[in-house]
Amino acid sequence: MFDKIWQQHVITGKPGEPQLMYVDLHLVHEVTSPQAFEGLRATHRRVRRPDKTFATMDHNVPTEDVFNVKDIIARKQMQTLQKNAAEFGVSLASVGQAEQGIIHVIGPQLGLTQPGKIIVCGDSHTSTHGAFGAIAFGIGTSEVEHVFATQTIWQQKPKTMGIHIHGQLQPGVGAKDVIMALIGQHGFSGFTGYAIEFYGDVVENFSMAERMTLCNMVIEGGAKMGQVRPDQTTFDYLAGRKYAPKDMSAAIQYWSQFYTDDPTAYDEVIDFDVSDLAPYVTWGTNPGMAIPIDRTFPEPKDVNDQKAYDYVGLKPGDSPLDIPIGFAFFGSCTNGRLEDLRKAARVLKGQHVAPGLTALVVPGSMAIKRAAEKEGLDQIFKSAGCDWRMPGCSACLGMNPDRVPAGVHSVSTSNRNFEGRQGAGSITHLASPEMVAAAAIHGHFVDIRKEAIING
Ligand SMILES: CC(C)[C@H](C(=O)O)[C@@H](O)C(=O)O
Ligand code: SF4
Repeated sequence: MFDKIWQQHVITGKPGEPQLMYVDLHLVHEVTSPQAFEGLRATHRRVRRPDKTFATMDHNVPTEDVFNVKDIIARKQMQTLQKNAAEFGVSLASVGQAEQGIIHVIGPQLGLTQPGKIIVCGDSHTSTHGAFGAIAFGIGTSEVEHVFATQTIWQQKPKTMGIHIHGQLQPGVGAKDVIMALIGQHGFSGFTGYAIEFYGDVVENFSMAERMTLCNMVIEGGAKMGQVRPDQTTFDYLAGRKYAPKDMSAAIQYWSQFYTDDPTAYDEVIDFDVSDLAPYVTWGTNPGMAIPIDRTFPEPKDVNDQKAYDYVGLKPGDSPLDIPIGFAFFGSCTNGRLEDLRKAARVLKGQHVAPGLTALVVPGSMAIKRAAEKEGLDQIFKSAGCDWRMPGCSACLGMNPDRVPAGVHSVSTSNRNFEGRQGAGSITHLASPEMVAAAAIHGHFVDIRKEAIING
């Protein structure tokens, strides 16, 4: 599948060397675009294909009052994108508008993300879009400028890896646990240099939201791209969306060519039986520092592990069940979709978060917010003592007012647990929406498989 899409997009360059690739969709946000637009302006160039470019604001957005941007840099970046989009004729889903949201959430939602496309964005989690059978990867700001000007990008073809996921997931264990386990077992650079294709019955049975969670986090294992073969689930998801093809049967015929004919042709294959998989949580300061909930923290292997222990204030042999939790974050491009909010709400319904614990629920987009409110999820969260917010990256990273206080342990449905990621001195523990919900109730992690709501 990867090679088929790649071949269709090569403009020039020899195999084994960087090749010039055509870009079908360029997604843009306020943080990595200002210098790129500035570069165009300085050299009197235009955006070559505004019709293949789409922008939104997400990282800097204050989720309590989206129009009240107190931080000077944040405000400048948002105003600059507004101005640049108007000047260069790029569609922008701005704050407060119906289509605004996290770029990796709205691309699929608007039907911009489609099988067979090459999709880029100045953001590492662009891998998310590969869930539709696209080649999607993050680029740097100078590359953003190159794509603006030419609608092309130089790229060296990566090696391919097939990850065969099969077996029967236990109730309460899902896509987030699968990808966290893969990264926990192979390390945060274990997949470096590869484009991954996930396949097998587990992946086939996953919803688009679950496939996106899987592909979203491949970058945390070092891979720039992750993919899932497009199938009926993909086509059903896209049908009727704003920018999806009007003639779906022609589109489906075209998209159906994108599959891997020969599973032995991957450069590398990993076999993953998920039948015994337990929910995963991170203890340290990168997503590779992850363990099943029913284990204790490992002995440090190297100085990085020791440094992580020093930062998080935990020690080998401790149990994740004993971490004192003061903050819970539901949201991000990993787990800020409607299905994720439903999973969290199911656990939180009729319950209350632990005394003194702050819980933020941040839908991934305005559309998700509206849909969630229509089903009453906001009421469930509010009754449980959570804050129900406007869409944005929020507490996934400290580029806006939503921050975890220093020294506080946070459970988070996001994708990175780096030092200070959720605010200076914050300590992040990544987990699935259900696990974060249960941890918020108890004030410490629990094994969701043992909770009555999941266990029946
Ligand atoms: C700000 C942006 C460049 C960054 C990324 O590329 O991923 C952010 O989205 C993140 O998640 O750390
Ligand atoms: S939600 Fe988090 S990971 Fe996703 S784009 Fe925003 S900051 Fe990056």
